[in-house]
Amino acid sequence: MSKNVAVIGYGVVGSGTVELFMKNREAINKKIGRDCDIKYILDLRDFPESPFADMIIHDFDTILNDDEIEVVAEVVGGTTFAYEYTKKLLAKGKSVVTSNKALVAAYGAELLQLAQDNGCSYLFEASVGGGIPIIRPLNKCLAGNEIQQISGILNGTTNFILTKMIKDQMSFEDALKLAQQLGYAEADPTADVEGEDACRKICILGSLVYGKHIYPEMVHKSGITRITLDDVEYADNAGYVIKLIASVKRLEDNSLSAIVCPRLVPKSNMLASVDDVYNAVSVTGDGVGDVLFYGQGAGKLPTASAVVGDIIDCLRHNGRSLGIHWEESKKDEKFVVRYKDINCSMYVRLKGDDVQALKPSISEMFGKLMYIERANRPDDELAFITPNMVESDIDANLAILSHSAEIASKIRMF
Ligand SMILES: NC(=O)C1=CN([C@@H]2O[C@H](COP(=O)(O)OP(=O)(O)OC[C@H]3O[C@@H](n4cnc5c(N)ncnc54)[C@H](OP(=O)(O)O)[C@@H]3O)[C@@H](O)[C@H]2O)C=CC1
Ligand SMILES: N[C@@H](CC=O)C(=O)O
Repeated sequence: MSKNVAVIGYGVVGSGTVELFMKNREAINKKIGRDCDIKYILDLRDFPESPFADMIIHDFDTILNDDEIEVVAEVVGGTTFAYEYTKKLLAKGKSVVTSNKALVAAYGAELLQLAQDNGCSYLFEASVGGGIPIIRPLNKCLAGNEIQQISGILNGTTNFILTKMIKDQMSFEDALKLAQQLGYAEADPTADVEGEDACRKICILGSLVYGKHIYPEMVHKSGITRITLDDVEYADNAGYVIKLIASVKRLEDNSLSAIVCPRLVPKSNMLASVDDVYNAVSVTGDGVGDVLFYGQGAGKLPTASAVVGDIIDCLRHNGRSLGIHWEESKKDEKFVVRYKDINCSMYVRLKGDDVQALKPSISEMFGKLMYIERANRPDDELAFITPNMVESDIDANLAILSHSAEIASKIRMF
């Protein structure tokens, strides 16, 4: 029996990882082909109530200097300790598996290179889509395709909040509180609700398929905090639901468009019925066509499922680097195009005393547009969907309208 696994961070994901591994250990060992076990759990605190309390340690060097440890699950989060620990472990030839998308999005190219140089692996299946297998399928099963685009719902917390707002008329604040209690949200939930978490995830997927590090700073993001129940009602009446969508697309000149923002998704689209903590990722390849991946995007055991899968893969291939790689890039490189230069169509809601009188000017500006309604619409409100235009042109028109009315909402169409 080798006690060759360590877990760093005994929070939501870390405790799930230990629980799942220990529960299925016998079957897991058959899959690995030898007897393996968890030796250490590193955390700041003690967990006297835990059945695994005797494995808790507080000194990172115990793991680093133990030659029996082959694989470490970094499920501590953040880019400070996690970065230092991961570098030291990989430099010693110990494989690291992680759910930490902040770290992969910030330092993925460097850490993958370090793993390759030291004959070990850096795996991060749990970093995107929680329990959904997406990294391995893109890196292996779909490797024969040129991936043309990836888009989807990549944040469980915001999808949970939007579902509660849409289906139960729950307030944003109450839905967020519930998502935090369920262990879905980040330590600082601003990352979820402002689109940063989904941005990190689309950067990881984009880097993987385009072979070059896409930094979150290169990608425009907006979150769900400005969405109101009025917008939800307009969308519903017009046949749409509002979802936070992350996407990356290869353009004809090989540059990329990438963006994270709420969108009005037609109810007929499969993404429209992805609810609660579920995520879905749609991938389009030049051979396979469209493929959809669906499952729980956050939470203790779904995320642990992906972490444990990576641990098993590393233990099966100890001493080998499992071949994920993308090139480093510079943060000021311009291969992701300016989002304002991309064509889109926009839902707009205006507020103002004389807003109805603006209709002729609005029609003149936008040409063919669609006004939408909701029950008991107040007289000082007007909502419409613009035709497909370059976004900066839509903004220029809205800037003119803003002299006469407030631009209460502006949400891209899917
Ligand atoms: N929750 C989820 O559904 C998902 C989370 N993730 C990612 O997984 C990672 C972990 O998330 P989650 O489990 O929710 O976070 P938690 O905050 O629940 O767990 C982190 C644990 O690490 C401990 N810790 C903090 N600093 C150190 C340190 N220096 N050394 C050892 N332990 C430390 C924390 O202790 P203390 O509480 O005392 O600070 C806490 O027990 C994050 O990167 C997150 O983004 C990915 C997918 C899903
Ligand atoms: N906070 C994240 C956790 C999983 O990545 C989310 O809600 O999706």
